[in-house]
Amino acid sequence: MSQSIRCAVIGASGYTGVELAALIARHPQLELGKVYVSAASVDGGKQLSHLHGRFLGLLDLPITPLTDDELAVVGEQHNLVFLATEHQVSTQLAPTLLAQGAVVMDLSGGFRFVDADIYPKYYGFEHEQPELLKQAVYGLAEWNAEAIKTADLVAVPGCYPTASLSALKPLQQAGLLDAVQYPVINAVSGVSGAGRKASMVNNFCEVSLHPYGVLGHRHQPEISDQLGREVIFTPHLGNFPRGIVATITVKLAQGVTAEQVSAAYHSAYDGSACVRLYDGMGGQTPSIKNVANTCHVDVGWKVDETTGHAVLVAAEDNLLKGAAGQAIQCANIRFGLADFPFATGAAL
Ligand SMILES: NC(=O)C1=CN([C@@H]2O[C@H](COP(=O)(O)OP(=O)(O)OC[C@H]3O[C@@H](n4cnc5c(N)ncnc54)[C@H](OP(=O)(O)O)[C@@H]3O)[C@@H](O)[C@H]2O)C=CC1
Ligand SMILES: CC(=O)N[C@@H](CCC(=O)OP(=O)(O)O)C(=O)O
Repeated sequence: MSQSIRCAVIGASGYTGVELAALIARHPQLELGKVYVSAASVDGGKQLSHLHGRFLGLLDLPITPLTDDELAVVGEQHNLVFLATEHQVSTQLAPTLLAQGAVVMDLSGGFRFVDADIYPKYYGFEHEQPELLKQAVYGLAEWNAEAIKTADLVAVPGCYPTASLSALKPLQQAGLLDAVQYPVINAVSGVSGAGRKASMVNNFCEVSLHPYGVLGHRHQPEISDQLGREVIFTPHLGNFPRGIVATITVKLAQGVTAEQVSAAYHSAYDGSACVRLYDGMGGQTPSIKNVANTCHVDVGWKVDETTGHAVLVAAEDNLLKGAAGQAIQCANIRFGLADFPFATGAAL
């Protein structure tokens, strides 16, 4: 092994945290150091694989409570710290870790906007680190690699924004979208998107198939900000554990052909380890079955040249390409590592 980067995961007992720990444990150039929960967590001291039996034999290590004494040294003991914590918790932890010299990959929305005014409106708290908002780099791996290479703080995108932007950005960047009509995004997520803690949202008897956050979900400004134009975004909760499908209707600019749309996608993604294309969606459409437990985002499209509309579909695993997998992609880019463990396309 030529280089080993020692990693910590804060929030490791959660759904994205444990996926991160597993990806790090199997990565040839990353070393899994300590895994943390909050200081008073009921899970402090337990073995991580006892909480998540899927990883027995791989993650047989104790979970450390993040006490003040631990926090005082995390960023000194690790080169890279992943924050798989709630938004405001991430904003409170990141400054300390950065000051200790660690690179920080934050999976929350705590650093995804430059504009601090977004936070009271969409996240319910005042942001206390406006300087760090300017420093953070948005970690949409296929689109921001140059900036990620030198970033000390990476804001890993939300799950819905990753799916939506992966489908929309090639067309927006190539100038193929109508300038007036908003793209309309309807997306369905599995329940793990809401995290591991019990709540009415993820209660088995309450989960159905329904929209939520209509015209007010925090991912709407995130998608708009990163796309450079307004969108209409409606998330839905589905009664399955993991995965997202986003179906997006767009109006194309005058005279745009199916061939131009196809060329834009191939130009953006050919050779990419994590994006797979379903050109024209002739045989099959992207589906959760095809992406669950992988770091792929599958993108398909079909163009109606008569009406000038296109329907785009993106499918991903919300915990992997939508969170932990993309964080590892960013780590690979930041530290100049190979595409492991994604290049093989195998289930993770
Ligand atoms: N789930 C998903 O699909 C996605 C989630 N995200 C984002 O990633 C982050 C994590 O999400 P998810 O894994 O679903 O969340 P979970 O609720 O499943 O896990 C949260 C983790 O944080 C720990 N934690 C809570 N408070 C603290 C604290 N003060 N210090 C240290 N650890 C703490 C929890 O353990 P304990 O409470 O026992 O301390 C738990 O380990 C969130 O910001 C979420 O918005 C992003 C993209 C997709
Ligand atoms: C099903 C479900 O509840 N999904 C979450 C999104 C998860 C995600 O991407 O998290 P960020 O908060 O990090 O953006 C939601 O709608 O709030």
